[in-house]
Amino acid sequence: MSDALLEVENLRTVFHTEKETIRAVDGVSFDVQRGETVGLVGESGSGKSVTARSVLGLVEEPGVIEEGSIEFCGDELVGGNWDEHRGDIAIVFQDPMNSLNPVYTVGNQIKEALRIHQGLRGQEATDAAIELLEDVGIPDAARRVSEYPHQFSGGMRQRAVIAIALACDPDLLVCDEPTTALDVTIQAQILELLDELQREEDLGVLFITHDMGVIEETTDRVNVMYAGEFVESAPVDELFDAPKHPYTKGLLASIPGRTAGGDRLPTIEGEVPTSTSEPTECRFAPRCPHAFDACREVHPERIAVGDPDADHETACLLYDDEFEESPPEDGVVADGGETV
Ligand SMILES: Nc1ncnc2c1ncn2[C@@H]1O[C@H](COP(=O)(O)OP(=O)(O)OP(=O)(O)O)[C@@H](O)[C@H]1O
Ligand code: NI
Repeated sequence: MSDALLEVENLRTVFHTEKETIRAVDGVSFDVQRGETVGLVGESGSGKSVTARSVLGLVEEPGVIEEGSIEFCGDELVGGNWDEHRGDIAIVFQDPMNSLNPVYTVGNQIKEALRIHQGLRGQEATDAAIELLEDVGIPDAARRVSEYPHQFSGGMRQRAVIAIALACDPDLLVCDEPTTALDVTIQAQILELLDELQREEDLGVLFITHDMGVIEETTDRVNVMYAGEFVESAPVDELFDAPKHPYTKGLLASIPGRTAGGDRLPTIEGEVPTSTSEPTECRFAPRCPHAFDACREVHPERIAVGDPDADHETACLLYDDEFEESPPEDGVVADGGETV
C-alpha cells in the first residue's frame, strides 16, 4: 500500500439524466501526497469540479460515482465512508459568498467549525477564531471576528473561507478555482497565502483551475483534463518544458507571453464535448490539428512519454508506436492548426 494521502483509482462519476448518461468523470486516476499540490486543469465542462465533488462525497443527484476507488489515508471512501473523514478534507470554492452564511458573523462560522472538528467552545473558540483570521492575513482580526460577510471585501471573504477550512484542521485541501472571482492583485495574495499555509501545515492540495498561468505558479504535478479524462499528467516543470498532448500544447499557447509575436492569443476552436458513451475514439480528435484516421477509431490508452524519471503520461496516438503518424515537431499548436 502506498502512503498517499489521497489515492483515486479509475474514478467514474456519471449523471443519469432523463435523456442520457453524462460521463462527467470517465476513469481518472491520481494521487495526492502530503505536502504536495496536484493541479487539475482544463476548459469549462471538462469535469474538474465533478472530480473535486467526488473526492469530497458531495456529488449531487442525479450524479453517482459509478466505478472506481477513492482512498483517503488508506480508507476507502466510495460507498459512504465520508462522514468519518469530514473535516480531514476541506474545500475552498470559487465564490466565497456561496460558502459563507450571510446571517452569521464570520467569527461564529469559524467557531462552528472549531466546535465540530476540534471540540473548542466559548472563549477558547473565540481566541482560536481570531488567531485563524490573523493566520490568513485579516488585519484587526479581534474586531473583524464579529463582523458579517457583507462587511468583508471579496479578497477578505476568501481569506475567511480559508480560515473556516483550516478550522477543520484538514490534511487535504481541495481548491476549486479559489481565485477566479478575484482581481489579479488579490488573486496573487490568496495564492501566496495558500502556498504558505500548505508549507506550514504540510497539507496535500488538489488545486483546480482553467488557468495554466496559475498552474505553473502553484502546483507540483499537473493533470490535464478533457471531456472527463486525463489526457496528460506530469510534474509541472516537465509539462511546461515538454508538453506532449496537442490539447496541453493548446492550453499552454493561450498563456499570455508564451507565444512568439502577434497580440492575439491562439485558442483552440470549439468546445469540450459532453461525453455520453464509452469512448471508442479520441475525444479531442474533432478539435485536434494533428488527428489522423486512427484517432477517430481507437480510444488512446495512457502511455509513458518524455523524461523516463518524470512519471509523464499522455493518452495520444501520436506517441504510440503502433500507429503511423509521428509526433509533431517541437512547437505549439495554434489557432487553425498551424504550428507556431
Ligand atoms: N448536476 C448535473 N447534472 C447533469 N450534468 C452535470 C451536472 N453537473 C455537472 N454535469 C456535467 O458534468 C460536466 C463537467 O462539469 P464540471 O462542473 O465538472 O466542469 P468543470 O471542468 O468544473 O468546468 P468549469 O471550469 O466550468 O467549472 C458538465 O459539462 C456537465 O455535462
Ligand atoms: Ni468547475
